[in-house]
Amino acid sequence: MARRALGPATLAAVRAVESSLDPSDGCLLVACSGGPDSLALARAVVTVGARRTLPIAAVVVDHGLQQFSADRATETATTLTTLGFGDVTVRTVTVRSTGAGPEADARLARYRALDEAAATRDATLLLGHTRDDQAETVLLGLARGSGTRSLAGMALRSGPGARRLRPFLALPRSVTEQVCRENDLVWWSDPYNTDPGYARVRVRQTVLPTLERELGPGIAEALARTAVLARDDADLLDALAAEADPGTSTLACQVVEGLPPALGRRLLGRWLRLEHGAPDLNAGHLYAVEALVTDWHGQAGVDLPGGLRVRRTDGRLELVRPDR
Ligand SMILES: Nc1ncnc2c1ncn2[C@@H]1O[C@H](COP(=O)(O)OP(=O)(O)OP(=O)(O)O)[C@@H](O)[C@H]1O
Repeated sequence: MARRALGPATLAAVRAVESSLDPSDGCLLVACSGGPDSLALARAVVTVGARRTLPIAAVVVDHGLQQFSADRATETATTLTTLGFGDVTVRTVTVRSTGAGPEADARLARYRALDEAAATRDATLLLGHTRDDQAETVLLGLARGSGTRSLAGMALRSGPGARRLRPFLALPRSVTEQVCRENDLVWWSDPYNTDPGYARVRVRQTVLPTLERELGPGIAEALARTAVLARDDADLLDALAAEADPGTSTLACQVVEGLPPALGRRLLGRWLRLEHGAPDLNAGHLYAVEALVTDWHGQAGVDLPGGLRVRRTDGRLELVRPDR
């Protein structure tokens, strides 16, 4: 790539990546869809890799769900090579139906491929989520009636081994598009990103602009700040719930009853996750299990995904498999 002075948006993007890195980060692997956010991320990573003499790589996932998706993945890979990435891989995945919906199924397959690519290189996986994505996530959580963990949105670092990194979480989406313009990068617009059939798209196209208009500017920034504050609160409550956890395979209702509701509910969630082993429990499951403690009138039990049931016997909660 020809050397030229970095534009203001590119400088802001480079700074965002640099300030998000830890000394333990080695190879920087960019997950690039060909959209403006991850292309801007790739551009910033080229500069950061050169400045810090860190190896850089990029991975493009082809979900195979849209016509010409393979061509688009190849075009994106070519753009990345032109940008200065020597190591670019296209990973074609098979999206299997889990019953959670096509979007969730695609995400599952994508993250599996991305995490694998990162593990193979012992790399940090960089994702292009922006402040606007974070604001949308917080609003969607709020609308679902979720608690602080959900309002905490996406974490700067997450995933297996905390390998996933989102350096642009505090950067507005408008900056990423400006980065692409400053560097003559042509991005691909995913038709799903404008399909009002998706709640996230309606939040992006209608809800957030309406809030900006009616309540004043800075809503996305405020929601992103809410995420940071909610994360701190949720982390503290989770730590307190871990301290209160007796670590037994059955859980005495008395232990839960003795705690404030915010902690008791968390302890139940923790016990279910650790015993149940899967993160696919929703708030409805949790409230129903909580009622076995706080509103006990001899209920039969609560059915959970995976053929499990929680029942209360002699003042203790236990997990059983009624079909075995
Ligand atoms: N097909 C893909 N291949 C590789 N990485 C992806 C792919 N799809 C998404 N990602 C990664 O996940 C991030 C968030 O994805 P999401 O679908 O929310 O946004 P997007 O519309 O693809 O955004 P972007 O403008 O970054 O491409 C992207 O910025 C990118 O880092």
